[in-house]
Amino acid sequence: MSAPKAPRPVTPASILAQQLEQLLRLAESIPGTDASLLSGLQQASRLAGGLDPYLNQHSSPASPDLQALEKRTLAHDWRSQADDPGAPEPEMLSGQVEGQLLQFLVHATRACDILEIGMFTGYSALAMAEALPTGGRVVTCELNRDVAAFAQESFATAKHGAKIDVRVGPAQETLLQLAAAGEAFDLVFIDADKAGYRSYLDTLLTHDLITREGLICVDNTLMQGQPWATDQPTPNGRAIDEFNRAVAEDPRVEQVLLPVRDGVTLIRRTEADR
Ligand SMILES: C[S@@+](CC[C@H](N)C(=O)[O-])C[C@H]1O[C@@H](n2cnc3c(N)ncnc32)[C@H](O)[C@@H]1O
Repeated sequence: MSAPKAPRPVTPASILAQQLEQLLRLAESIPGTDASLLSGLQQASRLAGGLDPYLNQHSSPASPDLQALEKRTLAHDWRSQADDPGAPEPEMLSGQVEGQLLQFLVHATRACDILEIGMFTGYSALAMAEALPTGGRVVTCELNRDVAAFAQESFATAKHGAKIDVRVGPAQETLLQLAAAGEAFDLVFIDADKAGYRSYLDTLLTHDLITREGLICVDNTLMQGQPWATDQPTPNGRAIDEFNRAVAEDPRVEQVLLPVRDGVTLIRRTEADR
């Protein structure tokens, strides 16, 4: 059996870096390529390719538990499920910089009750749990039973794993169950199926699953640059473009789209909607 594939670039910056690197190699292979074109491509490739390493080096390191969870996720062979739609792949894991951002958001909002929609192997859930005070909790939704079991093995040995409550099943059903139980959350991280984003946001707002002052954080809102850089977006690219437009036109909320990793949108209710 061959070794698992190396992670592929999945953010606008890393895709740009890869494309510039390929263009540079091509230009270098053509005899007589203009020296100023080569040096311009070298500089552009260095600028794009150095960004993510620089961000990693100058952000606080992840905890030993998070580093172990990431290592375990990358070492696992996910190919047995590769034919399933929405199959798990290591590139789903958010990682150090986004994990730090989430931890800052937990601290800044003084959140105690957090909801996550889309857990995968639990990196972002554990990152947020680590930033919670004693008594705080992360309720996290995951559709894939195997992935949920994998995450729970990591939580069982992690210092803050006991703060995490995993709900296996379609997130929309879990949201309605939580609403029926009168639950409300200070911070919500949406990172599941992209086609579901619009209904997740709507359910959070209409069922008051997000508190009046609560913060909603949505991942992959740049979707590899597809909303603006391709004429043939994938279904995920189309779903994110539609989601971003819907959020921008929704009078109930205000938002900012940050170019962190594959795009992170922060959303809160407008003053009038609180
Ligand atoms: C991008 S991954 C989450 C990554 C994770 N937040 C992290 O930072 O490591 C998306 C996850 O959402 C799950 N998912 C997809 N559709 C779902 C649904 N309808 N309900 C719940 N989870 C879903 C997938 O199985 C996958 O594990």
